[in-house]
Amino acid sequence: MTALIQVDQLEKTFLMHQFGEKRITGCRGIGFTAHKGEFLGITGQSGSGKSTIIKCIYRTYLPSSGHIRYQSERFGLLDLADAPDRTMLAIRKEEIGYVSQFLSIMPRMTALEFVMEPLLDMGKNETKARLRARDMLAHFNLREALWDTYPKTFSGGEKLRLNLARAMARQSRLLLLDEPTASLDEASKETVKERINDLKKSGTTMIGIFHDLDFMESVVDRTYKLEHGLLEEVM
Ligand SMILES: Nc1ncnc2c1ncn2[C@@H]1O[C@H](COP(=O)(O)OP(=O)(O)OP(=O)(O)O)[C@@H](O)[C@H]1O
Repeated sequence: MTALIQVDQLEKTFLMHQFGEKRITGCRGIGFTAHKGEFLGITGQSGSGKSTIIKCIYRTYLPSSGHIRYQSERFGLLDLADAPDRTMLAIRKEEIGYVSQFLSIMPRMTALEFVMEPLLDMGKNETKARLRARDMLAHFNLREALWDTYPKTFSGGEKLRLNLARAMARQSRLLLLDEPTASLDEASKETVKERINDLKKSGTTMIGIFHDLDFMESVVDRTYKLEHGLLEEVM
């Protein structure tokens, strides 16, 4: 199998300037490989560094040391730990998707426009992007009355389902999921599972963080546990 992403000795230390240069370890010594079409699940105690790993891959955080070797379609083999910002922006638009538990959204953008945006970015025309976005909003059971409103006032679960619809509307090469079922009911979890299975079939590699172990076990191929700062594969 081809490795799509290989993480090696990844470390992130936060330097707290406002607290006398205090250093907080986000994660350290992290290593794993994900192959094309594989889904890796990461579990572990709260505060153990799971989100930090995902955010280093997406480059929300700049890693302090280590490597994140990623086989890009457009750029070839890249180290995401030190790729130029411009390359990272292109990679985020074209290849790597990210779903967080929290919605960060442009003001004055409707739910429909929010889901259409990445589709337009990847070159779909307006009509196709709109149709696809409507399909995804319906798939994630977002009430049609909400589609043309601003998501600021959506409930927690609606915001998460909107995030999922946006990230899962296009076929990313790599999809990062930070607690994708955190505030969802059982029916909504089923719709997430269906879309995960579609993406798997079409070759998307996924890395997901979960507290919901039953859901995780129903979708992932391999599981890692982050404990006492060490990431170990659970056999
Ligand atoms: N931007 C930041 N600045 C300073 N410290 C941070 C920052 N982000 C994370 N940390 C710290 O890094 C550690 C790991 O945080 P992280 O969010 O990765 O944990 P987690 O395992 O995802 O937790 P949870 O399961 O509660 O979401 C924590 O101690 C946290 O306080």
